[in-house]
Amino acid sequence: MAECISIRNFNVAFGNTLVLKNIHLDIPCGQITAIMGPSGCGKTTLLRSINRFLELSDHVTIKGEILIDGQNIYDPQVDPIDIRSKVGLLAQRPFSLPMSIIDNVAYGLRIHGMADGKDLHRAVRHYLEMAGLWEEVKDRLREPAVRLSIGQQQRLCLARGLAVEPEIILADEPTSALDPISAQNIEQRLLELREKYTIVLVTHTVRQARRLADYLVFMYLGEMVECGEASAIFSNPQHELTRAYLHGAIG
Ligand SMILES: Nc1ncnc2c1ncn2[C@@H]1O[C@H](COP(=O)(O)OP(=O)(O)OP(=O)(O)O)[C@@H](O)[C@H]1O
Repeated sequence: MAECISIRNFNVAFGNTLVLKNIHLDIPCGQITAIMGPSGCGKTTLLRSINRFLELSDHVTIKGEILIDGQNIYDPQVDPIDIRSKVGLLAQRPFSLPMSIIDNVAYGLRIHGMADGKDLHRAVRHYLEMAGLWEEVKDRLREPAVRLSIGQQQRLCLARGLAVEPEIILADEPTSALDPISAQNIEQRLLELREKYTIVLVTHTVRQARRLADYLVFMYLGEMVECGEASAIFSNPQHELTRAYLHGAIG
């Protein structure tokens, strides 16, 4: 297994409360890794550690290393802005910028120095197609993004994130605010994107993990209990806590 993200002796505390305890984990490249576990076990905290969003929280103490392509992203010389352009985040709820549909996607392209014109328009179309939204918005690109449905806005956020050309996509329960059809649409996009990206998905639903995950991480009370090939864990979990969670006995 070629690991893309290596987490070593990783601890996080909010104030005096330790919420991630000595996490040691390798996340494989070019696959979907699902992080599962009961509410409050630290899934989002772990996810937000991977793009250094976590340090924006108050009273947080972070110890340990996260290596991406062999580089410790917590090295003092590393600029968090660089990490955040390499590691995109798809949040629970879509956050459309208060501008047009086209400008939402062009935003990142312009930051990267692309001038307005045909190339920019072509690139916007490309990322909207990757996010499965182009056909629905191609005739209304200049309309405010907020007029789109929540499901469409989530795909717009995906397109905006892809436009920055990340290597890794973090998805924090990206379908939890969506209707079933929109949720299915996002799941389909993630399955298509894993060809090209490493995807780390936090999910509450075992069924979603079954549909999407190649690799599985099970957490409990801030600890990483079990990780491995999803098919192996689903058919034969090694730890009693994982088994209980998969059977709905804890949750
Ligand atoms: N900014 C914060 N300040 C203080 N405590 C926090 C903060 N963020 C998270 N926590 C605490 O850290 C623990 C882990 O939270 P986290 O959101 O990572 O869990 P989770 O597994 O993602 O939960 P859920 O499935 O409910 O979203 C919880 O006890 C939570 O209350």
